[in-house]
Amino acid sequence: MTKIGVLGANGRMGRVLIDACYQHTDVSLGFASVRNGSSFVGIDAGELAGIAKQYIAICENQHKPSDIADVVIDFTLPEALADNLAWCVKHSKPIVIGTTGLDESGLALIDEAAKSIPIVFAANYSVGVNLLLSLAKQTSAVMGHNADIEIVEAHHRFKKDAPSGTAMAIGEAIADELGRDLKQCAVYGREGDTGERKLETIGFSTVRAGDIVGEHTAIFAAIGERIELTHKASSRLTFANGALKAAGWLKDKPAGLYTMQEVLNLK
Ligand SMILES: NC(=O)C1=CN([C@@H]2O[C@H](COP(=O)(O)OP(=O)(O)OC[C@H]3O[C@@H](n4cnc5c(N)ncnc54)[C@H](OP(=O)(O)O)[C@@H]3O)[C@@H](O)[C@H]2O)C=CC1
Ligand SMILES: O=C(O)C1=N[C@H](C(=O)O)C[C@H](O)C1
Repeated sequence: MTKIGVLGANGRMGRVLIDACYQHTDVSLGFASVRNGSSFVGIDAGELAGIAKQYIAICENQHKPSDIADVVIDFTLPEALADNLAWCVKHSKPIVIGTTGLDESGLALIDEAAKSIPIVFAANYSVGVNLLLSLAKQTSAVMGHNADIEIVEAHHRFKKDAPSGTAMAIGEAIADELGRDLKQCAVYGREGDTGERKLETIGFSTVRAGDIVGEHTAIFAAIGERIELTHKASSRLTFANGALKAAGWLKDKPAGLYTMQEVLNLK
């Protein structure tokens, strides 16, 4: 049994993570915390998640217990990362991180923390997207050098970062396979007199609309044929279930930085 501490419990993912904790027999909810001073402090975690009362009161981040959860799960926003990591390092807690939109300094914080605690960090915890990462690499190896590569992603209107972390991860996987530097070859959206497309570029397009949970397509278009690899998430439970799987896997691992592909044995 793995006891889970959910950070950002009132967020879209936080609520679904609480719900998911009660759908599995190998995990249980240890605590669920929210921002200091939040109006959600003290209410029941189950009621916050829209399920039955669970008799676990939502706690303030600064008062979260250090002796209850085996693994902490963080799907919040980049500005919360430093405090969350510092707490996990201080209390030797493994952490599963799903937050996207991190800049170089956020990624450096994760690298540094992984010297003392085990961390899984992935832009997408669904099984399907992690399989898609492998398929994108395989497709790149066979036809990537002769194809125009475009990545299209669509998400709900509330999403704050773009392109999505998953789109960037797909781009990184493809660029890595083709020996390209994504920072050099990425093109983000197009407008005006762009000139003809350069073969070595990898294009990114973003849609933000309604309640789309998360959709990603990697297009490999040559002259005469094209392959499109598409994943569509229809429920946030798919991310939550993956994160809980990662938590169970991580619990007894040594310090280090791990990927969801490793959790799923896809690498
Ligand atoms: N890796 C994956 O598989 C997935 C990743 N994500 C990523 O997870 C993240 C969260 O997504 P989502 O749940 O939709 O977002 P929400 O905006 O619904 O939730 C964000 C949560 O983070 C909290 N938070 C933000 N800033 C702070 C802070 N400085 N201190 C403490 N708490 C803070 C918010 O609290 P408050 O409400 O008080 O501001 C809220 O509870 C995003 O980066 C998203 O891209 C999402 C789905 C899947
Ligand atoms: O913000 C979201 O919702 C999601 N974010 C992740 C990302 O940026 O890739 C994963 C998923 O697609 C949902």
